[in-house]
Amino acid sequence: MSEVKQTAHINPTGEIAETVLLPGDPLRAKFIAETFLEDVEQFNSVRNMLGFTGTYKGKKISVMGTGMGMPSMGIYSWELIHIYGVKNLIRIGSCGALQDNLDLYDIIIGMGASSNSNYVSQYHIPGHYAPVASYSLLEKAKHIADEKGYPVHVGNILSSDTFYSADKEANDKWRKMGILGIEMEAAALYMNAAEAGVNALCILTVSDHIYKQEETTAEERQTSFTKMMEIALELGE
Ligand SMILES: O=P(O)(O)O[C@H]1O[C@H](CO)[C@@H](O)[C@H]1O
Ligand SMILES: O=c1cc[nH]c(=O)[nH]1
Repeated sequence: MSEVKQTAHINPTGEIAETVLLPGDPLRAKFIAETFLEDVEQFNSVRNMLGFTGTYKGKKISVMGTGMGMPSMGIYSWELIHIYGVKNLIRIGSCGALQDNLDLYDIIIGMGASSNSNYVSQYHIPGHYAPVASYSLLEKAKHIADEKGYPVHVGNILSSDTFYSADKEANDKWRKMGILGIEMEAAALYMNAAEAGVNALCILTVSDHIYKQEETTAEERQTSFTKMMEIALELGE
């Protein structure tokens, strides 16, 4: 490869596609590459934040871990967009469900990403910005899910700065506002994408239910959320 720019976090040893799937867990990225992609090349290993490019049904697509939390998502999505020209960024994550009509392994599409984070303050918006998904990606994802017969819940999610919160009433308040589930990165992704004028979407699988006290194992979070992965893979250009 000629003149490939390196950053502090991504040293590409291969091509990065215009559409990138972004699980928080780099081992979930490896699982997707090994399970679903053909002609796979690993393009990143800096900090073990594994990134791969291959083809899915003949279309080029990449998948790369982002780590946990908004600062980490902020770094990787910014570099993918501004340094490597990525146009479609699709987070595929796990989440804790807040609503009674949700169960383990249900799929949620984050139409909006509410947040308790201060990430938005960097933009000096004169008001309260509502981070939202790209409508074109959202519509396409819903259509793909319907065609596959995979039920999805579409709505508002919470991107939280904390996994273990000292505020024991916070979940009740977000639940009352209809928030479907809690994760930790989508709002930063939606904001970075909006500022850059590119497309972003967050698809989640329920890994635990905060009110039903049910949860999946670490291994299940790495390898068993395949319906969400299939929907995201179909979004390749
Ligand atoms: O499964 P991932 O994509 O990492 O997503 C969720 O899981 C992590 C917390 O366990 C956070 O990153 C949260 O957003
Ligand atoms: O961020 C997350 C992810 C999974 N489950 C949670 O409760 N929170």
